Amino acid sequence: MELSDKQLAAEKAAEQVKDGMVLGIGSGSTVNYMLQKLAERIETEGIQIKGIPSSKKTEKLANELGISLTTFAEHHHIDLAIDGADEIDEHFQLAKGGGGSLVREKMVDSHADYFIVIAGADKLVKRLGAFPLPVEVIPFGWEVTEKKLQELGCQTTLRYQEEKPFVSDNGNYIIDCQFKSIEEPENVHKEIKALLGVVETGIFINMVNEVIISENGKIKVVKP
Ligand SMILES: O=C[C@H](O)[C@H](O)[C@H](O)COP(=O)(O)O
Repeated sequence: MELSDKQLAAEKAAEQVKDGMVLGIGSGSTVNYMLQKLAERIETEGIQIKGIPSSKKTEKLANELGISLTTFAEHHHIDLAIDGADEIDEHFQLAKGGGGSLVREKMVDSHADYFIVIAGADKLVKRLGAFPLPVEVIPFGWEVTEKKLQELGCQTTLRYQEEKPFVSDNGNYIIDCQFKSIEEPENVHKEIKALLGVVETGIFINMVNEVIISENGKIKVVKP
């Protein structure tokens, strides 16, 4: 069976995990492939790692695959983080949170010595913004937070799941913000983050050390 591009990128990243590492584990379908490959390596090569998962879904899959997990309470330091993305722009800035895990992902990815992003080439964009930007907000007064977001020039949608507002692992809501395009991601992030009620945005600025991209079966490793 031919492997998909995201699977190829994910497997390549799994090869970079070294014995004894504390690994930050992102979330999403691409990361799930990385976890499967990592579980294989643990089984066949006997490497030992401890993972800090960035979502309950990742935690569940890691447990099912027998990958040892730890927490920030035990380890204040992450050697390597591997995560997917919804968009990667030409300056290596990211939009994340399509699966609603952006807050924990940002915690995990930003506390790593080295952060690798894995994706198929379909995630590469010139500018962020075609993918509606996820913003995590506290449920209390989300309606007024949404108004403030709209005043920044985007169309907003409260994320739903099974006919109820989607609730993040932190007990919050996600408002997806459709901008025409995001010219200056850092400024947009700062403006949104300054709003009362906002917990975090899905814009990840200046965090990436390496991107592993696969396009039509060909893997490319790019560094900022
Ligand atoms: O909240 C979810 C994350 O930011 C994911 O890493 C992102 O949505 C990419 O997911 P996937 O690998 O499924 O495309």
